[in-house]
Amino acid sequence: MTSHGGNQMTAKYDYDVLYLGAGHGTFDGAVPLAQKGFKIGVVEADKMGGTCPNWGCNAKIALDAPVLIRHQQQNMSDLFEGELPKVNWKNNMKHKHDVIDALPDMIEGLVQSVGIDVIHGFGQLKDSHTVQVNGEEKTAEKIVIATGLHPHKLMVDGHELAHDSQEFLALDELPEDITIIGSGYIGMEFASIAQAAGANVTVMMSHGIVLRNFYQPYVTLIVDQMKKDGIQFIENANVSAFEQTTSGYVVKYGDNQEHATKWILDATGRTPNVENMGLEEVGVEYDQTGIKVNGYLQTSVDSIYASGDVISSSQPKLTPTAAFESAYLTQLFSRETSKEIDFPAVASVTFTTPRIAQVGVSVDEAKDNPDYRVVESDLAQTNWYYQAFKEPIAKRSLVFDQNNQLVGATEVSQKADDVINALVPIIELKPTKEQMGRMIHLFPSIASDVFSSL
Ligand SMILES: Cc1cc2nc3c(=O)[nH]c(=O)nc-3n(C[C@H](O)[C@H](O)[C@H](O)COP(=O)(O)OP(=O)(O)OC[C@H]3O[C@@H](n4cnc5c(N)ncnc54)[C@H](O)[C@@H]3O)c2cc1C
Ligand SMILES: NC(=O)c1ccc[n+]([C@@H]2O[C@H](COP(=O)([O-])OP(=O)(O)OC[C@H]3O[C@@H](n4cnc5c(N)ncnc54)[C@H](O)[C@@H]3O)[C@@H](O)[C@H]2O)c1
Repeated sequence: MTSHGGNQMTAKYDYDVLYLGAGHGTFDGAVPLAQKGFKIGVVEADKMGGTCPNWGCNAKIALDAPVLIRHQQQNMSDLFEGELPKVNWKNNMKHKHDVIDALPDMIEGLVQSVGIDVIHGFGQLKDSHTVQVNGEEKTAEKIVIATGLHPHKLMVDGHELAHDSQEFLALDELPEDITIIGSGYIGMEFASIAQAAGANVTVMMSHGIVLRNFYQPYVTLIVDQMKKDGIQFIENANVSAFEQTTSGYVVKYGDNQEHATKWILDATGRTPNVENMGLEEVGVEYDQTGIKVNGYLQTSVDSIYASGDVISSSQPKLTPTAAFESAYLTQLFSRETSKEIDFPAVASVTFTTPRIAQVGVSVDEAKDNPDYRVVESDLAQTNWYYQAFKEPIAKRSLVFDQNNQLVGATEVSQKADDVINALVPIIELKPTKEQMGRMIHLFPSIASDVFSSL
């Protein structure tokens, strides 16, 4: 077996490990590795921290925070007086800046505090141990490619008229009418945020499928709620062109149909950052799904590894996955493990209102499989705790194996993210009945509610 570990830096190399990219695929692992005495360099072409803090999770959730509260207030409207307030876009955008603008400097400070060299610039591989950045060559015993993804562009006529998620998250003014192409994570989350701040929102779908990785009967409940809120969905849109008009834009779709709008968001997916990095020249294999790696996250070149979203893999492309991979490489390089990466069940959530979240064996996998038993609850109808918050849509499906061990869970509700988080240790650590009995939770709380259902 190839040896992956060790910090045998010789005068030959500038670094033990040099990372390309400074997102979660890098810093969650690079910081502890530096603390163990490894000499580490990080090359970042844009903002420290990468997508998640600057143009992803943190930025989005700061904008979504008042949206969630507005929906909660909407659900309890008969308990309040006066009109339901809209989210004030300008103030909300300022709130987002207040929350996230300091993060890149904070992350850079953290990384430097453990002795990591940060090199700002675009890195290109020159050979299996060398990266060129800002015209200088930096060498390393091992290189980790953690360059993430960028927004996919729908290559139709007028594609340059459409905007991407990064531009949406930086809009100073909210357009009065937004058309979103794509009904995945970004399309659905941003539709919810824009609608709550008063925009007319239309979501154009390539087929009839929304959030294809989630349990469709629950996704339908979210779509129905979003339609009630005024969001329009156009199925099988087959978008063919974007055109500018005197009053805005037109999206051409279907059989010569046209949809007028003021702003177009292309949310048709994300593509690996693999271009102009010297991958072909050095022999790192990749395709349009990302960089190919083996079970040690090692690429086709022995000294080059990959981490995070840029990897071609079936794991969900999420921050916790990137952080897990990065932490695995730390263990591998410091010889704490010599085993292949072993992923636990990775939880995922879409931050619409209501949210949908899941972990482990899905309801679809379990339904026709005699090894599993699915227990579904309509919490909005039967559960006093959800009724206290007047949640109109709240359903949970728990999947048990033949030993009555919980192996999967899916929930649609405004508390779905917290519920699924509470179940992660049960699925991963499989506590005994006795151990379960010793877990005392706050009451009333979502954790005590969830545990009483197991
Ligand atoms: C709008 C949006 C919302 C999201 N919301 C969530 C969420 O709620 N929860 C969740 O878990 N995940 C979410 N994600 C996904 C999450 O952001 C990613 O999974 C995570 O950021 C991946 O980390 P990474 O380090 O692999 O890549 P990134 O964070 O993308 O970092 C890669 C870095 O590499 C740099 N880079 C690229 N090429 C080079 C080069 N040649 N040289 C030097 N640097 C280079 C880039 O500038 C970038 O900073 C969201 C993503 C988006 C776009
Ligand atoms: N809550 C979260 O964890 C979260 C939130 C946002 C983004 N993310 C991450 O970012 C990634 C990218 O998100 P995304 O929403 O861009 O991708 P996605 O893959 O979730 O969705 C892309 C959508 O575009 C649609 N599409 C593709 N071509 C189309 C066309 N020609 N016309 C109309 N629709 C078309 C697809 O059918 C799909 O619905 C996600 O996979 C996820 O890894 C995660």
